[in-house]
Amino acid sequence: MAETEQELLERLGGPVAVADLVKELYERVLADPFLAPFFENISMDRLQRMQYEFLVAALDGPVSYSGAELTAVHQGRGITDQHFAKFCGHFADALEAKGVASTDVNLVLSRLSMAKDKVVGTTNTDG
Ligand code: HEM
Repeated sequence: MAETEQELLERLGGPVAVADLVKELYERVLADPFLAPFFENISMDRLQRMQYEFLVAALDGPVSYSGAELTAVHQGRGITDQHFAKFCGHFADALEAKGVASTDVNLVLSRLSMAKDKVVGTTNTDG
């Protein structure tokens, strides 16, 4: 299992490719009117650096995540299931645009889905 993850990160092109991917992801997110408002007045430099660390660490790579706890970062922002799904859709598109195989796209997305409960608010959705 750990070996499979290591191979996955390698297949993606290693940490350097992840940095590139993160850049591509947020270009897509910021170009999406449904998601862009969340990122107004946010330091995108820091966010992309932290997202890079988070992802490499989540893929069992040689980087430790030094950012804030994900629940604390996202709670109270009104992020819904739909926002999360759209964000993941952009992630999948960014991976595909880099030529990542669809089986690997799915593996990465299943890793990301583990963070869903921390990102999507439970107290301030529509109801
Ligand atoms: C699997 C999905 C996601 C992951 C892994 C993730 C991860 C992260 C990370 C690592 C940070 C940086 C924390 C830090 O600066 O210490 C961050 C910040 C942020 N995220 Fe997410 N995120 C996800 C989805 C989303 C979604 C769907 C939204 C909104 C639609 C969102 C909005 C934000 C915002 C606004 C910040 C900046 C907070 C600030 O600097 O004050 N995130 N996220």
